[in-house]
Amino acid sequence: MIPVLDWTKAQTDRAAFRSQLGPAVRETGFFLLANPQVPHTLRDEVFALADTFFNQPRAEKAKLSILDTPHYRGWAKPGDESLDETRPEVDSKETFNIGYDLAPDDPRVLADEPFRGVNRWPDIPGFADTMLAYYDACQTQASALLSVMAEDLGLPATHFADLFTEPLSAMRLLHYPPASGAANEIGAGAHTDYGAITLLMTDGEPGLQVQPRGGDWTDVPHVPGAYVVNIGDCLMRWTNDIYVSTPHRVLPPKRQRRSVAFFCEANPDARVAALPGTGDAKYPPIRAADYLASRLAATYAPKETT
Ligand SMILES: O=C(O)CCC(=O)C(=O)O
Ligand SMILES: [Fe+2]
Repeated sequence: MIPVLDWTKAQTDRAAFRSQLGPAVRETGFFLLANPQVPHTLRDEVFALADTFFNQPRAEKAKLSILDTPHYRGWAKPGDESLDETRPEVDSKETFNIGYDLAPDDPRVLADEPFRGVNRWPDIPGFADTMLAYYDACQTQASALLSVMAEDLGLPATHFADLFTEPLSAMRLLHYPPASGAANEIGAGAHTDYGAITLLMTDGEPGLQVQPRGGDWTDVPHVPGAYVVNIGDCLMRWTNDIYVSTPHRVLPPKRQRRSVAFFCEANPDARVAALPGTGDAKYPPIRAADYLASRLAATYAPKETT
């Protein structure tokens, strides 16, 4: 149902890897990527530091509340963010968001450009360095996947290379408390991702489900060490709907659940317009930053109920 692709094959037999990737991104929009190039040790360190962060007292985490800045960085407590805009329930998860890292005196930060803020860090030794190393490693992995996708679309492998150099990409640590048993509880509401591609690692606790077009909600299997990779709405639009972004959600888990998502996004000024060879454009061109802004505004809009 959800295909498993082996990244080592992309090195040894790129054409074979590409021929598996093509149907996966067109039909399911989700696949598992076994043997990714992001080192295991780094992934383990990210999970360990995420635990250290989330285990802190609430008051400590609240010092870094995502609601205090316009740049979507920091801690979102349960209820701050709801991924399903159509339902009254809020998500039970808490998250910590990290963006493209810039110095406080960077001209883009001083000019207050959208999404160009400084990262906010907890007082935990090694936290910032490890998270930024992971961010870079995921961006490199995602860009390598995008180059295979470009070929799959009949474009040069380098087609996207210059468009993901100072990206809007964000990484997010997620922590889901065990199910409380409350009616209509949801870990993360049904949604599609906003960006180009998402790389997700989880701790193996079940809960993630996808809803392929015309199909029922289906559990995403856990393959230890593999990433769950999915297409986001921006790449779907860019490919003129040839690639599909697929709704997914997280049910309240039995035990606490942890995951780390890396949302690969283009540079703010990247022009998202139907790629050559994809037919008559279904959507007008848009800057990647404008597209993202329109999607995020709805996610953080307060809901009436709690
Ligand atoms: O935690 C997960 O497994 C998925 C999270 C997710 O879909 C998201 O944050 O967009
Ligand atoms: Fe998602």
